[in-house]
Amino acid sequence: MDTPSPLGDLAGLPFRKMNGLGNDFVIIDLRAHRGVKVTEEAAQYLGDRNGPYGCDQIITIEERAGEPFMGIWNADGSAVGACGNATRCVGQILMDESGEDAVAFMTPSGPISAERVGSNRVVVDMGEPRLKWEDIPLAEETQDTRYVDIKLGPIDKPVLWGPSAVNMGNPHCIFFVEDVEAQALDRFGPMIEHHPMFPERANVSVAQVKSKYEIRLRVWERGAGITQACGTAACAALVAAHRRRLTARKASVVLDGGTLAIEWRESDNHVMMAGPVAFEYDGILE
Ligand SMILES: N[C@H](CCC[C@H](N)C(=O)O)C(=O)O
Repeated sequence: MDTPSPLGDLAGLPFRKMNGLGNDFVIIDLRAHRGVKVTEEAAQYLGDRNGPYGCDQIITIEERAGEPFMGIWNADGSAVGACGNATRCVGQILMDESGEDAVAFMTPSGPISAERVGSNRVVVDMGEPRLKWEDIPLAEETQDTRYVDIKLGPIDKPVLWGPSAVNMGNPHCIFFVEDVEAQALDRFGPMIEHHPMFPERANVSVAQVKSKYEIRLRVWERGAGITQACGTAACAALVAAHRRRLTARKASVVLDGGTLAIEWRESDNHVMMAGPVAFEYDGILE
């Protein structure tokens, strides 16, 4: 008897492979397949770079309450609330379908709006940052989330102590350092991701402030490891840097895979993220 496919009900469905600055996604349109679910096993199989697919996140386009909804899973199979780079890709798919240059859709952490700002370039309103300790969430009451008191054993010296915490629909811990290249992020990223201070784990960034208008950022993503880019981390780092008066409200965030333009708007407290989207290929899940 054939062993059942880890894809479950997803087997046979078309998918689109896209990326945002190299942060890559398997995107599956489930709007015509109500009731089909992404299981943890299917997400892990699709995220596995030693398997036939491989990606940082698995993304669905669904319809809920008559409007588009974007589902998000990390490569480790965990379902999460936000994914900035994928939001630009989903926005582009929906705008290409409608022929419009703007679109709104829902995500697990709230509504998102996207606008085309040139060919293969999209700006997304990522909403308001959550800055209270209980909204990150942190395990201990912390009056000032600009400086989280994480007690750690020996760790790489260049790390400037007291990381900031910001939630952009997902939890972020940002260490400000003198040299991002000098950090063994592959070693202390997982330590912080799984640190007891973060009951829902955390995405972990090292940020080097190059000027009031530029941040160099590297990211260990919760559930995916080091990625080429992380849109919500870029938003979180800009918010954290401005809160510590290290940058203006608008800056370029330079990730391994390229640059995002981030603005924490004073007028409505929303964080705007502009960047490229890239189509890779279409395929069938089998
Ligand atoms: N790893 C993240 C989800 C993907 C975020 C990232 N790919 C982005 O572009 O924001 C988390 O567990 O919250």
